[in-house]
Amino acid sequence: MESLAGRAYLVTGGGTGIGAATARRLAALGASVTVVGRRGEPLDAVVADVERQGGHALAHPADVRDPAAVEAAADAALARFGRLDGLVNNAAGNFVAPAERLSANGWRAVVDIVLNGTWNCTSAVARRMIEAGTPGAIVSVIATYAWTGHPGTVHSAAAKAGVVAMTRTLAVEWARYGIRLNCVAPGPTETEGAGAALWADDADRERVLASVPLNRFASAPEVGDLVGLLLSDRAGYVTGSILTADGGQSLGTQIYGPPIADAAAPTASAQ
Ligand SMILES: CCCCCCCCC/C=C/C(=O)SCCNC(=O)CCNC(=O)[C@H](O)C(C)(C)COP(=O)(O)OP(=O)(O)OC[C@H]1O[C@@H](n2cnc3c(N)ncnc32)[C@H](O)[C@@H]1OP(=O)(O)O
Ligand SMILES: NC(=O)C1=CN([C@@H]2O[C@H](COP(=O)(O)OP(=O)(O)OC[C@H]3O[C@@H](n4cnc5c(N)ncnc54)[C@H](OP(=O)(O)O)[C@@H]3O)[C@@H](O)[C@H]2O)C=CC1
Repeated sequence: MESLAGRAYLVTGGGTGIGAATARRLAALGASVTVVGRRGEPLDAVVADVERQGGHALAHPADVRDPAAVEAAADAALARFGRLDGLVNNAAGNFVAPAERLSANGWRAVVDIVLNGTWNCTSAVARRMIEAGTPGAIVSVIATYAWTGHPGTVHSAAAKAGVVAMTRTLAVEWARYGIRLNCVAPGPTETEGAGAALWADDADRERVLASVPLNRFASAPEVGDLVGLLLSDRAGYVTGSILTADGGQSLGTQIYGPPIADAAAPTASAQ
């Protein structure tokens, strides 16, 4: 993988799951990372981990829904590392709820974190890169239901679709500054947060697994790898794109042949 040595990135939701794996990956590639989330403890643990490996990281607790807190996080990253080369919009909130029972507050909580939070961070980091005259890259972690839709997740699906529109709009608008914006759309990924929110019992877990042609969950580090790839110069001509890594889930399940659960192939395992 291409080195990110000397670069500095801000990763939201960087204390757990995909965000933590991404922060570790970027640090292993030589980048300095500022991890942002509401709880300080998981952020501190990631920083300690990165520093044990000889990397550089900073924990900055903040709620991405609060524009002033996000501005302060971007300032802290700049003050500590002297530059900002990009951002990973990974923070999210989610739960499964039938749309007719979703309260105004439930809708607002998820849309505020996923869509408004992504805007707050994107705007704060990009304005600083534009001001410094340095190019950079922004990757947002979305989900395939941004374009397929998915019953029970109307708040998250609508918000993630908004992030796709934001990404495509700004990819064109900020190309003149050398800022690339892309999305990664993982399929079901083994994390505590998603497990609790989306497949809390064995039956749901089995149902989700049966919908994935590759017949396994993604791992957080393999999603982090893809984020690293899109941030790197290897992806220097890629902007406004979505990299889907969902084991084929969004293509739909087969009609003919044996059930997916009977057809797990050795090539389908994580590297
Ligand atoms: C499926 C496809 C698979 C297959 C496809 C796989 C692709 C998956 C793609 C995406 C995966 C993810 O995003 S996984 C990320 C999961 N991680 C997380 O969710 C971690 C962060 N979560 C959170 O912070 C919370 O869960 C969240 C509710 C979102 C925000 O917390 P807040 O403290 O801001 O808000 P709260 O005050 O607690 O709640 C706000 C309102 O939401 C309501 N609310 C909260 N949980 C609720 C629930 N389970 N059901 C109904 N309503 C709920 C509350 O009652 C409140 O409304 P009132 O009572 O009316 O006031
Ligand atoms: N796991 C999966 O199957 C899939 C996940 N995704 C996406 O991947 C991303 C990561 O999810 P995953 O790692 O699974 O789940 P996690 O629950 O581990 O990650 C969510 C992170 O966001 C942070 N966060 C939540 N709300 C806020 C907020 N208001 N301000 C700042 N930080 C916040 C949380 O930290 P804290 O609570 O401390 O604030 C947490 O670190 C999300 O965007 C999700 O939608 C997409 C497809 C599939």
